[in-house]
Amino acid sequence: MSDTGLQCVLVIDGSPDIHYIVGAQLKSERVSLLHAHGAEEGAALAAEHLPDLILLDLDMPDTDGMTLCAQLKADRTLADIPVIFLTGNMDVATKVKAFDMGAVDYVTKPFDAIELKARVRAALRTKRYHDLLTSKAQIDALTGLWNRGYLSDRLSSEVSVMAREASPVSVIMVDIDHFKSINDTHGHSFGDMVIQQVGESFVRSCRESDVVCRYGDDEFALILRNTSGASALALAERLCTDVAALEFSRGRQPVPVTASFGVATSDQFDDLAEVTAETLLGAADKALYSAKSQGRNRARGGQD
Ligand SMILES: Nc1nc2c(ncn2[C@@H]2O[C@H](COP(=O)(O)OP(=O)(O)OP(=O)(O)O)[C@@H](O)[C@H]2O)c(=O)[nH]1
Repeated sequence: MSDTGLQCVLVIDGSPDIHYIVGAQLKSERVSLLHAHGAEEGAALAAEHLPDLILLDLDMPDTDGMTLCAQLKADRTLADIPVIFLTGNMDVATKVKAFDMGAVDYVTKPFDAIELKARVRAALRTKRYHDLLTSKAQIDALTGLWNRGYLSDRLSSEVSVMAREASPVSVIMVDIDHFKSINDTHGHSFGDMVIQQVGESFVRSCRESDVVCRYGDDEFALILRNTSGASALALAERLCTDVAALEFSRGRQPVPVTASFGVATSDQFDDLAEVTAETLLGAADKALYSAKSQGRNRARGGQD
């Protein structure tokens, strides 16, 4: 999706005429267009903009379209972008190879404007459903927060950013204190409401760039990009105070709720090569364990 909210189509073709014709034919469609005139530029634009559809020339002078398509499909972040080949006459073997390579469709030059638009619309419609399903599969049904599956993927990519840009990444693990007893005393639906409101309090207190996830049961995990251990610990202490200030009651009886927090940061590792999603989560979990064993309702960092 482009910044304008329109779906984005990347045209990769060696011929300036084709860019002109595709641009003119798709003018009436609600899409934003990006143009690349060779494979290298196309791969770079695809990685930068993550378009919703790629129209790819089969016969480019530098790298041929099949090779570029295989390259895009081998990259996890680009593999789900549908590719339509733009081609002169294709024999059956080439068509089969194109589909095997991951193309969703092909259009034969010279294009018929109505046919090109219909094929682009169909591919974009499928991509929209695909994106919707992907995001739904990554959202926790009770809280509307990101789920554990999303957390692992996102943390792995934040660790790569950390290594590339030398900016710290921190993780906070949270567990609601004595949650079993809250459930047992006041019922499962009261427990559900506590989980929801604790999650909402995190979203209210965090930055847009922070990623708040339900890790499972009564546990949450937060990813804080470009955040030092000291800042992450300060945030965890604030979140801890926020949870304790939430007001829950059964009838007129107040029900106190607190949570414990464990913080880990990439900076605490002597060797950056040791920093992975798993080691960060493991370190945060260890810090959470010390917060629990030191009396709960507190935050502890990896070096405490
Ligand atoms: N209401 C509700 N309860 C859940 C849900 N998922 C798990 N639980 C319950 O959450 C409780 C988790 O308790 P624990 O974290 O193991 O222990 P605790 O009582 O919080 O104790 P400490 O973590 O040591 O403070 C269990 O009783 C689970 O049955 C859920 O979606 N909703």
